Amino acid sequence: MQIIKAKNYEEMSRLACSLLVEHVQQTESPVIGLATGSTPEGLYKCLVKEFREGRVSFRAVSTFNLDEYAGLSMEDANSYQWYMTDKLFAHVDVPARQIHLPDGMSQDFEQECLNYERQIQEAGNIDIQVLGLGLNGHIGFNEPGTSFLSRTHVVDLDESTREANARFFPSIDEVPTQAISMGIASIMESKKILLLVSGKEKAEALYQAMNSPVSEEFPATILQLHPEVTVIADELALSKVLESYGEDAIAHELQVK
Ligand SMILES: N[C@@H]1[C@@H](O)[C@H](O)[C@@H](COP(=O)(O)O)O[C@@H]1O
Repeated sequence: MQIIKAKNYEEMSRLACSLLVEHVQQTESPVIGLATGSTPEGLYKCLVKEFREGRVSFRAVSTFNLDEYAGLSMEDANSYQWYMTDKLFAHVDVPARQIHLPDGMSQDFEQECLNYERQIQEAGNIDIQVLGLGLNGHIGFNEPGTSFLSRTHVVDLDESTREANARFFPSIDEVPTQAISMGIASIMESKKILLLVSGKEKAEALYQAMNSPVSEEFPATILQLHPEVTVIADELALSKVLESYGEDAIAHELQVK
């Protein structure tokens, strides 16, 4: 696990952005896994800027998002489809046919999950999967207790996750109770993982992800077993790791462009 310390949220976003841009520039058919939530918003802003200023094209890129709420259509401003269109897809040149999110309005969730897995495999698997970190250690929407063998599946959202995401909805009652999420095994098949973490409130979760025994009770601990994980986190998110291990735990070689 390579850990890169960013000064703040903006630097975390720029570092993640330059890693992805470099990969897209150097790869014939890049396959990128994308996440939602507050954490990657700065990354998407930066990708849009890079595109507008002519430094990168997404024409050859395929994208797969981690998850989608069950029961929200793409016209719903709280769906992840909407989020992605609003934050990234509408502003860059990625072709619509190369964009993939689970369909939260599917009439047959089981089939939808199988199709999603098949599409990822047909694309040759994900080159770089962007991940955020839930306060309870969830990755995608894989809540504590999710099997490490899980593939794309329907999940019941934890109350704590619904509460954490309620800020995006008019009230907590409107936060869906279920979602479709790539499973832990699906995420672990990505060739590289880019975990982004920002803010003091994530410091404990990041510390646990990196140091607690690998356990389904804290899903992000599985990342300790992935051969190519880069964590880009800001100083606040790294505060507990730094307290325990000092600066030696941190890599410095990545420069912001
Ligand atoms: N399904 C998403 C995750 O993919 C995201 O990583 C996580 C953290 O969100 P945030 O970045 O807003 O803290 O919560 C949500 O529930």
